[in-house]
Amino acid sequence: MSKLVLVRHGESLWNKLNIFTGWVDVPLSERGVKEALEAGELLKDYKFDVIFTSELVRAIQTVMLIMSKNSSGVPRIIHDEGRMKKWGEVYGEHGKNYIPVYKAWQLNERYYGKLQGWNKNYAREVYGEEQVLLWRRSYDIAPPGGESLKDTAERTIPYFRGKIIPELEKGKNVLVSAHGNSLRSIVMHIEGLTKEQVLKLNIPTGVPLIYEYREGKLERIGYLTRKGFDTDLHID
Ligand SMILES: O=C(O)[C@@H](CO)OP(=O)(O)O
Repeated sequence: MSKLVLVRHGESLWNKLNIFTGWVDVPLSERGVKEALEAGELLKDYKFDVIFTSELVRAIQTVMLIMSKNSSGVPRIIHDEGRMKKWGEVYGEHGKNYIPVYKAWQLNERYYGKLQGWNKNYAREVYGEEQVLLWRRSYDIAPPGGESLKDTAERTIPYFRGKIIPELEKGKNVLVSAHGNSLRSIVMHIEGLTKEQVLKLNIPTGVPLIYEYREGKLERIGYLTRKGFDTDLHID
């Protein structure tokens, strides 16, 4: 039996300022750093064999802060090409003693198009509360020039099935660091949520969501909190 741990990055500087972020590459806020360290503390005895992160710095920071508390091994970013790949090779015994970290644009946040950089309250004033809620949480309504959750799922799910599930099948424990909406699309897929349910699904920042992979199926264990497992997905 292997484990899948999904984590949404800690609060970013733009989460804090209530600004649509999408693919804008902004870092964690101080609170986000604390959230990531706290997630690391809760996961400190988990053994990870492979790590996947989006290419955005807030997800990479989160996973590295988590791993700074973890004793499974040293995380090492695997680069695909060019000098980064060649000159990053490891020789000798430490060539084996690391946890590979794969960065994938497919796990990036939903592309928010023309809304990137807009304050969410300002967007509500201009377009109305209901329209903005549909852009943020509906399944198939895309924000202007951006991706709907369905569009996001068209890149996250093939990656999840093609790269992440095979690791679980090999019996590996997997950590995935990604974003509010890219994770909503993955959780929708795992849990078989309807469009109506996903509208109400909000994944909290920095709280690990744990699954166990058994006989081809992912079984939810729950959110790992300081008080133990919260088995509810909180679709309210
Ligand atoms: O700004 C964003 O990119 C996302 C995630 O933080 O926002 P929302 O929660 O509105 O989808």
